[in-house]
Amino acid sequence: MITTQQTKDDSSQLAIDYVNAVYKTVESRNPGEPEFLQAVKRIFTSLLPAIAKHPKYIKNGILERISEPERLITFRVPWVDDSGKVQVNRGFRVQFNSSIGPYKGGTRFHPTVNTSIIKFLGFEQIFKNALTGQPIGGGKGGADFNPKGKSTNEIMRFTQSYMTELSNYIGPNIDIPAGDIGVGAREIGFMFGQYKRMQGGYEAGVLTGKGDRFGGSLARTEATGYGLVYFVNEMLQDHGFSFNGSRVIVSGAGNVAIYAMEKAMQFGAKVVACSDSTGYIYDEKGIDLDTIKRLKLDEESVISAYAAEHPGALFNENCGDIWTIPCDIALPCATQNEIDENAAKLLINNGVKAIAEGANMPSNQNAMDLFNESHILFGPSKAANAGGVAVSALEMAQNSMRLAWSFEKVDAKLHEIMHNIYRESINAAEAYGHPGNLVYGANIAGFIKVGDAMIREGVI
Ligand SMILES: NC(=O)c1ccc[n+]([C@@H]2O[C@H](COP(=O)([O-])OP(=O)(O)OC[C@H]3O[C@@H](n4cnc5c(N)ncnc54)[C@H](O)[C@@H]3O)[C@@H](O)[C@H]2O)c1
Repeated sequence: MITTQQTKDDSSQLAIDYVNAVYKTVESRNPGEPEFLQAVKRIFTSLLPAIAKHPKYIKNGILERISEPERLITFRVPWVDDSGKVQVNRGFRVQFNSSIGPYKGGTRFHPTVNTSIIKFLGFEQIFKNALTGQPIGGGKGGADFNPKGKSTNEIMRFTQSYMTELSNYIGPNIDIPAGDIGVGAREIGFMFGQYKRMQGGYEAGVLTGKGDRFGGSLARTEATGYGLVYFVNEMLQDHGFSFNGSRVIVSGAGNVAIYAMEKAMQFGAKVVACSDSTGYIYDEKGIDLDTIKRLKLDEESVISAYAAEHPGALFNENCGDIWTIPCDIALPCATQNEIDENAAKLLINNGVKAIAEGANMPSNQNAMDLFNESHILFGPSKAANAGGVAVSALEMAQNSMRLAWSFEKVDAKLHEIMHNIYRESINAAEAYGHPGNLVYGANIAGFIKVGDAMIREGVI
């Protein structure tokens, strides 16, 4: 049941009844999908003020339609490992909503991938993509494949098999996948090669996150992490704070985390801790990013190797304990639900000023409620980590024009997009009665763009 603290006049009661009725259907139609239901509940709750103000969304059945994917594809991915044994994984692609543009969203290779995870990510992506102001719909994909410990040849054979089936459903004007956890430039390169071979033509715009020698955009690698820090900078400036001289903790040590640390350091912050799935490191002198980049990007090593090279640094094998370290700014950049109620309490009691989500849905609902009650500045993933997909849309634009922009040009556009996302979210929060609440603001601002387009396009 979805509840709200807002005053219950007739229109808000109508909105509450509508949202609860639709959520009940979503719940009964999607049993055993906790992450998807968590995301739907969270977004529906924050849309109540918009539904109450604009009954057209009820009349046109927008929530019923927006919470049901346009298409969900699952498929067998057979491949042969280095010992000659046949392996089978399950591939997924959810094409959630194409009302404002072709489906767009990343690809996750991780053993935990299932329908629930893919649908939660795809659902969130609809609103995030709309927030960027770029013409892109929402999608997501992946496979329950574990790239850890696999040889490059195994990764290539798996990825080629995945693309062989996926190629039936994607295209530069249909659905444009990109990377996510476990899928970086190497995997995108293999996917692009296989797609090109099967199509018999060069369609650079079918995937984003490509290498810069074959249609990739400069600054795409850095975009999510840099964009996160640009967004947090807007939040901080609005409240008289700044990165300069602040203590920052970043969870994860992957693509998002590394470039968030880099930009935060450029803005004068001291990053004292980061983590991977094997533990976290704490370096009171400030993390040496060159070491992290070498260990994680070149050597595929584990985070404990940092402590072996930097004697002043401490390693702890419980990655969740990273939130016990006092900080001014916390940037969760690893995975979903990594900040629970206890972690949130620790952060608040230790005096954190701002939290912004580089990962998708890293804070659970209880943690978010606590941040809200304690008036901690909170940047939800949908807005804060939208820089990656925004630059992916810029990559698509460059591919269509057969042009390649400079790093500086793309970075400047990213900066402007993150500024706009912040302003749109904060303005929507104010206009719909939740001033300063970026969760409400981001969800409502994204929803209105998609909902209005769905109404104009008719019942499809
Ligand atoms: N890459 C992008 O452009 C992008 C864009 C938007 C959102 N995201 C989201 O950001 C998150 C990270 O993505 P990425 O691309 O950096 O992936 P990645 O695979 O490059 O890195 C993930 C990192 O998190 C670590 N990790 C995993 N589980 C952990 C845990 N429980 N505790 C601590 N560390 C853990 C891994 O060891 C790794 O260092 C995901 O939620 C992803 O959906 C990524």
